[in-house]
Amino acid sequence: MNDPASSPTHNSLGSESVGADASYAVEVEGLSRSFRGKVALENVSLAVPSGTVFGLVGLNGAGKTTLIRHLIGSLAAKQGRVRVLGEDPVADPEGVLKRVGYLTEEDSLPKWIRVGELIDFTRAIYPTWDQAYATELCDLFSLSRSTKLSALSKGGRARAGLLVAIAHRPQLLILDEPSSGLDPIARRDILEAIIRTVNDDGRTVLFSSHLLEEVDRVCDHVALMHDGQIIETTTSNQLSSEYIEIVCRFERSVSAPPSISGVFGWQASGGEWSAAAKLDQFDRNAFLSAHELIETRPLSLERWFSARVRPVAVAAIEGEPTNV
Ligand SMILES: Nc1ncnc2c1ncn2[C@@H]1O[C@H](COP(=O)(O)OP(=O)(O)OP(=O)(O)O)[C@@H](O)[C@H]1O
Repeated sequence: MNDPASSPTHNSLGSESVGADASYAVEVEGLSRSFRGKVALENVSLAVPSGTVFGLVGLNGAGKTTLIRHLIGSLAAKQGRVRVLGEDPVADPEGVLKRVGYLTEEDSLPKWIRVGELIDFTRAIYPTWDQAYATELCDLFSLSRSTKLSALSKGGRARAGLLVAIAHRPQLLILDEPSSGLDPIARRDILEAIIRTVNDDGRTVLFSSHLLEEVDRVCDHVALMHDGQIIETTTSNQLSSEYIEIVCRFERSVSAPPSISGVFGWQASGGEWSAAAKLDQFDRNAFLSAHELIETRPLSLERWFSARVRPVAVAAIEGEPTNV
């Protein structure tokens, strides 16, 4: 776990200025992108500190894959600036990609190829390929060199993709929704072990996922994307030291959630209401004088996420409380 005090990724990272610096594996500044007039990325700035496991979370269509496609050079920055391991991935694709491992959610490997051929083909591309590690991963993933990818399950192909993404021991491993093809056992036992192994070596992992529980377990930094923007970046330390979840009860007659300093993301559950609160802005005494506080508890990543992206359920407040 990184010390947030020494980390450059404080909240509202979007406004942080970045320069080419080896202490960041990824630097993005002012990146915008539209497809046929529809905004996919809007003025995105992001700095991923080297040696971290950095989670990128967001709802479907938030812009995660579009951002990642700029990092691997499959999209050129039309507006803004992108540096990966200090280099421009479009100007120097070879220099960047030989040091990067990438696994996408798409089941895109050629199905006619055998596992051994895939390994040999990929090995030829990467000067840092570690054949002993590749053999170890084959065993770990229960992959046989002679098996055709078409004969593997989707999860099997995802494991093959993971193998060739990491056997050259990349300085930066980018995983875009890697779990979608993996079964729960592979997710928990294999993916998490790989992420930790890569990171223990001092390498950086950028991990995009819908599965907040998974992100919570493996990531020490998290950026939240919403509608093409990075709306907040936090660390697990910051989440536990700077936020709480408050649980309270209101009269049924309230027509809108009260506006309380530092409190956001009201949700109803079983007659009780909960919200996230930023501790340095939360006036606990004022709150206690007006509301029946049931409890405060640590704010989970999932609750932080939903509090940031979900609108307040006013309709639910006016009537019978419901799960929102
Ligand atoms: N090649 C493209 N052409 C047109 N629109 C695109 C293209 N790529 C992305 N978009 C649009 O850009 C927006 C962001 O998409 P993106 O795939 O980056 O989101 P995401 O956060 O990765 O979503 P998901 O989690 O569903 O993969 C969406 O509205 C998407 O429809």
